[in-house]
Amino acid sequence: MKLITNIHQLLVTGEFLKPLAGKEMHELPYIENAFLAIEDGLIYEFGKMEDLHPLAVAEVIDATGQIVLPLWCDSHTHLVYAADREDEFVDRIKGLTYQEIAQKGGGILNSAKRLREMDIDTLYEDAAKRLESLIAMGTGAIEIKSGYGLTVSSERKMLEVIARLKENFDIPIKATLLAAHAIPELYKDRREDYIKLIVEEMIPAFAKANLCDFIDVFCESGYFTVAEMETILTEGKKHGLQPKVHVNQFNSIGGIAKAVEHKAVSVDHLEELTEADIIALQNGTTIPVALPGCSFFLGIPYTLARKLIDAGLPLAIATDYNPGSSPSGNMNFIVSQACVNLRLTPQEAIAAATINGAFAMGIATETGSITKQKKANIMITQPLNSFNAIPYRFGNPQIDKIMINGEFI
Ligand SMILES: N=CN[C@@H](CCC(=O)O)C(=O)O
Ligand SMILES: [Zn+2]
Repeated sequence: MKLITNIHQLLVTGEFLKPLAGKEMHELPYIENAFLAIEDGLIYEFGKMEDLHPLAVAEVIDATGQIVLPLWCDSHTHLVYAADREDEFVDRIKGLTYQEIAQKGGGILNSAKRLREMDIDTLYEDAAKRLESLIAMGTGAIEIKSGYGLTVSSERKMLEVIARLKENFDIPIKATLLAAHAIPELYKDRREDYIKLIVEEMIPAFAKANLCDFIDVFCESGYFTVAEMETILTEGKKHGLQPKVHVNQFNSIGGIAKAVEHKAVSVDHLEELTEADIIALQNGTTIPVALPGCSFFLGIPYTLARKLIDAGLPLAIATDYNPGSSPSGNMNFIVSQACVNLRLTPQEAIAAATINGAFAMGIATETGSITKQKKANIMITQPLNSFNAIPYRFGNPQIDKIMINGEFI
């Protein structure tokens, strides 16, 4: 057994049967001057130092002045991709919009072209390198989408890369089929045939091969309509894939209400939000996910996260790591951004990046909090005055140690 003692603040402690919502997010449970015992890769016990009783301990780690919290749960990424798109970044600096770049063949179609040309081993090696660097920055669970293939074989290739990551990495990884990310060039005048391809070929085959856990659609003007989203989600659910969807990035077109009706696990982006969208969320169990890295990088509005939490809703935050709209997977920066640009308190931001992120990818029974029998996937910060310093000291490396399944890496 490993025992961490004298922990200045131990965050996200207790049992969580549903995501923290509304005021609960700011009331994030934590223990001051705490201990944490770990056995067989799992959290064995925790509590106040004064309640520590004799345990059969093999290794003691003194964490005086340090903060211990669950590793970040990044519930929305596009980690598998073939190439960066920094030319588009420069085009945007010069004044083109994300949508204008997409219309002239850049954007998702550009990534799809590059991915189709890349062999699976290189694609895997690049993704594995990215994932290693994210883990070193405190990410301990991740969702990864397909969506840069847009053909049966290339979507499969992406999902197979994710399956290999699942095999070779010790952290929870969830795969999402996002074949409905953009209409491929070949189908631009017969989009219904592409929807048919997704529904009749991709979903049944990939679900049968156990290559994906969730189904996603980019529901947005110029991409997929609400009706098309519904067709795809309905078929996905028939094959056991729960929806997690891209909605309201640039326009509110009614996707949120329909996703809630389809019992989506999460609706992600929400840079544009109407009162009707908020009411729809209040009437369901779908978790809203904000992606502040995308707002930062594209210069689009930030999700009105304050409004969502003040309406009593839960919120998760994620990186949206991808080469087009958010080329960073650093959750520490996202947590700082959530405070600065979404106006979340540090407690709310930490809740959104840990336990709520775990709920947003359906893995909250195994990770995302300091709970007995959950995975010992934790970080120990450098000495800090309080957890407020975690988002406050933005961009500064402040993790001392990372533990995955009870082992320091
Ligand atoms: N908006 C849709 N998909 C990604 C961006 C994809 C890309 O530009 O490559 C996102 O979540 O932001
Ligand atoms: Zn995305």
